[in-house]
Amino acid sequence: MPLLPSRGRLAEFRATGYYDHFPPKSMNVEIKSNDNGRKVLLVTKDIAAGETIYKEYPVVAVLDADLEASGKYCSHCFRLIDDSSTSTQLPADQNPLGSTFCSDHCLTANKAQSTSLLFTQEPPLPPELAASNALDTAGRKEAQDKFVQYLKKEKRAGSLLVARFIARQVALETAKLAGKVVSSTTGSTSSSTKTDEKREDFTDAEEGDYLLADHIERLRYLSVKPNEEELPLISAVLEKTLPGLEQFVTEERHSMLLGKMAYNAIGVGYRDDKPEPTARPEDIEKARTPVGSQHQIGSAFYTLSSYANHSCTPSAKLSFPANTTELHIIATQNLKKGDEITVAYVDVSQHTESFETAAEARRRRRIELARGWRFACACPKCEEEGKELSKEEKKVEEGEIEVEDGKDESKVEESARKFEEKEKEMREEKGAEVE
Ligand SMILES: C[S@@+](CC[C@H](N)C(=O)[O-])C[C@H]1O[C@@H](n2cnc3c(N)ncnc32)[C@H](O)[C@@H]1O
Repeated sequence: MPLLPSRGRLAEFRATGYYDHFPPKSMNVEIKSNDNGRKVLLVTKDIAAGETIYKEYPVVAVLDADLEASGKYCSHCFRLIDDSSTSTQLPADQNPLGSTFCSDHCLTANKAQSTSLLFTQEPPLPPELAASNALDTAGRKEAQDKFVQYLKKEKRAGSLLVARFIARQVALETAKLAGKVVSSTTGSTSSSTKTDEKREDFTDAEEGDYLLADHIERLRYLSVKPNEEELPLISAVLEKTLPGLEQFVTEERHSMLLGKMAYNAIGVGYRDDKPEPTARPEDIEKARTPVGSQHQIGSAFYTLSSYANHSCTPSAKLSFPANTTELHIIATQNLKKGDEITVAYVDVSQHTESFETAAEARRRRRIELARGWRFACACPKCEEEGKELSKEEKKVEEGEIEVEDGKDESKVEESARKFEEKEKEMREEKGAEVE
C-alpha cells in the first residue's frame, strides 16, 4: 500500500513539476517559491475585496478535547448541534470518544474516513481484499482502548489529527485498491465513476494523480518532540487492525506528521467559553486563527491553505461562513493577478479597549508567532512599525530591559530567529524539499 511516495515518484514530481498540477486551476491560486525559497500562495486572476477566492474542506478535523464528548458540536463538520439537528451517535462500543454527529451524512463520512479503522471492530478492508485469516478482535479492542485512554489523558488535538490522518490514508488507499470511488464530502465509497458526482468543494485527499502522502510530503513542519508513549500506542492499533501497517509509521514519520499538524492546522470556529489553559505558554497547542486559539472549537488540516503565509495586514481572511469546517478564503482587499494571499495566524488587532499601544500590539503578536510557529514576522507592517519603535521599545524587543509585568518574553523571538537560521542551514544542506 503506497502510503509514502516512492523515490521514483518523488523524482517524477521534480521532473514534471508538482506545483504545475497542484492546486487545480479552478482554485484561482498557484503556489510559487519566493526569493527566500519559501512557498507563497498567489492569486491567478483579479479578485475584488469581499470575494471568496476559494473554498476548501479539511482532510482531517478534530474538536477541542473539552468539546468532543459534550454533544454540543458535530465531531465531523463542527456544526452546532441544536434542536433542529437530527443528531446521531455510533453505538457505545464504537464510540469511545463520545462523539456526536449532526446527521447520518457526517457520521458515515467520519466513520469511512478514520473512525471505523481507529475505534471500531469493523473489517479494515473491503470484502474483495480481505485476507482469509481471522482478525484478532480482542487484541484490536485492547490496543484501541489504550490509545483512547492516552488521548483522553493528554487532550492534544495534534495526536488525534495525526491518527485520523494516517487512518484516512489507509482508507483511501484500500478503497483505491478495491477500485472504489471515494466521495469527497462523505468519504464513503461507491463503485460509480467519479464524473457522476457534483463537486462543490475542494479537498485534494482523493483527487487527481497525487496521493495524500504526496501532498503532505511537500509541507513544511515544526520539529517537535513527541510524547514517547504515543507512537507505540498508534502502532499497536495499526498492527492489530492490519498486520504490517505499523511499519509505515516510523519514529521519524510520526514526529514529522505531528510537526506538520502543529505548523499547518487551522483553528476553526468561535467561542468564549474555552477553559483557560493550564499548561506552560510554550506547551499550549496553537492553531492558526485570527481569533486566537483560545476561541476556537477545534482544529483542522487543509492542504492548500497550509501554504498561506502570515501577515499582520493580511490580504485575505480565513472564514467559516457556514459555521462548519468549510473554509472560505476571502479577499480583504482588491487583489491583482499575481498578488500574494496572506492571512492572520493570530489576532492582529490593536486592543485599544485595554489601552494597548501599537508597540505593545506588535510585540504581542510577534511573540505569539514566534512561540507558535517559530518565526520572526517579516511582514511589511512589522518592518514599518519596527522602524518607528522608540529606543526604550527597541531595548524591550531586544531583551535589554524587562517588561513591566516581569515576563521576559524577549528570548522567544531571539530563539525563533536562531531556529530560522538553523532551519535554513539544514535546508541548504539537504536540498529544498526537506524542511
Ligand atoms: C504554514 S507555513 C506557510 C508556508 C511556507 N511559507 C512554506 O514555505 O511552505 C508557515 C511558515 O512560513 C513562514 N512564514 C509565514 N509567514 C511569515 C512571515 N510573515 N514572516 C516570516 N516568515 C513567515 C514561517 O517560516 C512559518 O513558520
